[in-house]
Amino acid sequence: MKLFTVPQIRAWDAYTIAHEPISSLQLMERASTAFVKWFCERFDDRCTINVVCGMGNNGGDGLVIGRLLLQKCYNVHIFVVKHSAGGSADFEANLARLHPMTTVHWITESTDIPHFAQQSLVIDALLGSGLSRPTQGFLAEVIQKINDSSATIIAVDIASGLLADTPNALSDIIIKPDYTVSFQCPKLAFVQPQSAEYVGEWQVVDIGLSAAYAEATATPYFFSTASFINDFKISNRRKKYAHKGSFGHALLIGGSYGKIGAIVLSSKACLRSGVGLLTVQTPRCGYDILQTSLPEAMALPDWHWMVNTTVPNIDGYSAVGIGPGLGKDPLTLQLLRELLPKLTQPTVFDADALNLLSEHRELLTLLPPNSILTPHPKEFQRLLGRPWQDDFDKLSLLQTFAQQHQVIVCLKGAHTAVALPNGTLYFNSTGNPGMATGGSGDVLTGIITGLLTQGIPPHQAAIFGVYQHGAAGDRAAQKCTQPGLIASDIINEMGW
Ligand SMILES: NC(=O)C1=CN([C@@H]2O[C@H](COP(=O)(O)OP(=O)(O)OC[C@H]3O[C@@H](n4cnc5c(N)ncnc54)[C@H](O)[C@@H]3O)[C@@H](O)[C@H]2O)[C@@H](O)CC1
Ligand SMILES: [K+]
Repeated sequence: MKLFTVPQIRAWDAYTIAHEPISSLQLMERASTAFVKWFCERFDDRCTINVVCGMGNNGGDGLVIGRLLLQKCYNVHIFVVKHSAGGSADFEANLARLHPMTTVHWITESTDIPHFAQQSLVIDALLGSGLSRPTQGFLAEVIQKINDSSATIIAVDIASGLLADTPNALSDIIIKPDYTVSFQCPKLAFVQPQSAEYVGEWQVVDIGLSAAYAEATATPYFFSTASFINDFKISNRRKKYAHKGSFGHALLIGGSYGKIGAIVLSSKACLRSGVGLLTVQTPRCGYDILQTSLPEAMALPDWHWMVNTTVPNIDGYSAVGIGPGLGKDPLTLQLLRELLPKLTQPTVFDADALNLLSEHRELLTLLPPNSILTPHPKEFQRLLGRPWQDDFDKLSLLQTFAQQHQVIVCLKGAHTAVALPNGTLYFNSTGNPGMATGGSGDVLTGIITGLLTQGIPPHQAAIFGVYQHGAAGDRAAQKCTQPGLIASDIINEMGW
């Protein structure tokens, strides 16, 4: 799914109205109907609902939502904050439609702001994607009062006060919703850690905007949903006469004294991703551990007891993964230095392989094109050699880094962002906070290396691997709960 900016969404809206038999008023009705459908599936008519509207089209949505819920016999109170002299045309039209049904409570000064009771629901339709300046005055007071209440808050399209495509100032006063129900496509802010408290649990509802516009309009941002991933047509079917040679031979390099578990986890995940053969190079101290815990893998013990030092002969391997548990010993650095120019197969760099690259930046120029780097934010910051100002700055640095080095970077975290060498960014839709546990990243390295080994092109291996890693984590969390989840559970739930 493509992610669009606010100006693009506005143009999408206008395109749909111009090319399809639908008016903007009908589109508002459709959007609000989709919201109400979502709402009624979760909340029954015993709750008290306060719909708090502004005077733009977001407020117009609020008025329609209020009307539709009244028609369904919900207990609805509608408030309008008078923040401008007149409302948008669709707001005014829907205000007129409401009049016979109920009384609208106008908020024109601070004393009009109601108390939002603990058990009640607040539907936030104050401001949407038309936000053009920070919220101030009694509009900001209303937001503050809603946030201070213990009511359940549901934002229509986007939390009032939240900027969709650019960072907010720290001082901005923004709704902190429990849920956001957004129209047609997620906003960029929804996948940024710094906006988390202004988004809550979010869901996109389809309002039938023109498919032709979405197809024809370019964007560097994508959201990897199940249907998007299915388009890669990565099959789990195996041909009847297939043999282990049909699925490639992976080489994983990692582990050091005290961190052999990391490479074992990677290796297990790599095998479960479907590779034909796997060879694992570890220091000698890892030999027994690996052979015992994973008899399916072949072991290539280093002469060194504690760390990896020997450059393996990489001929014959379909793909390489290096980093989990690797350590940063000077002899390991030497290994990396000698290995890099020899790599002709697709390679994943993770963990200490990335840290070594950060500390010896001249090595970055030796990365083969389309190499896959899987840093967490701290590792990425080390690779950059500088911090970022905010999440949007981080995204642009990520795009630039991938373009500059012609590599694929999977920046791990909630909604892991995969940056391609052409500057496009794919935000992942799967995964959960239970996966914030030691070893999760090692599993990802194993999965992506495994996919590369089977001949999946690097950009697909990265996006698909990240998606499947998260999906396995979601299945694991169902069984073990999020706090109870450990990295091995992700491996146990793998399969696509
Ligand atoms: N695809 C679409 O674009 C659709 C949009 N719809 C709704 O329309 C919304 C966008 O509507 P609008 O463009 O009218 O924008 P808003 O409803 O966000 O409001 C914009 C109005 O508020 C004023 N304003 C902006 N920031 C303010 C602030 N900080 N304090 C006080 N006033 C402020 C503006 O000057 C403008 O008059 C969407 O979020 C969505 O809810 C839906 O009705 C249907 C489809
Ligand atoms: K809103």
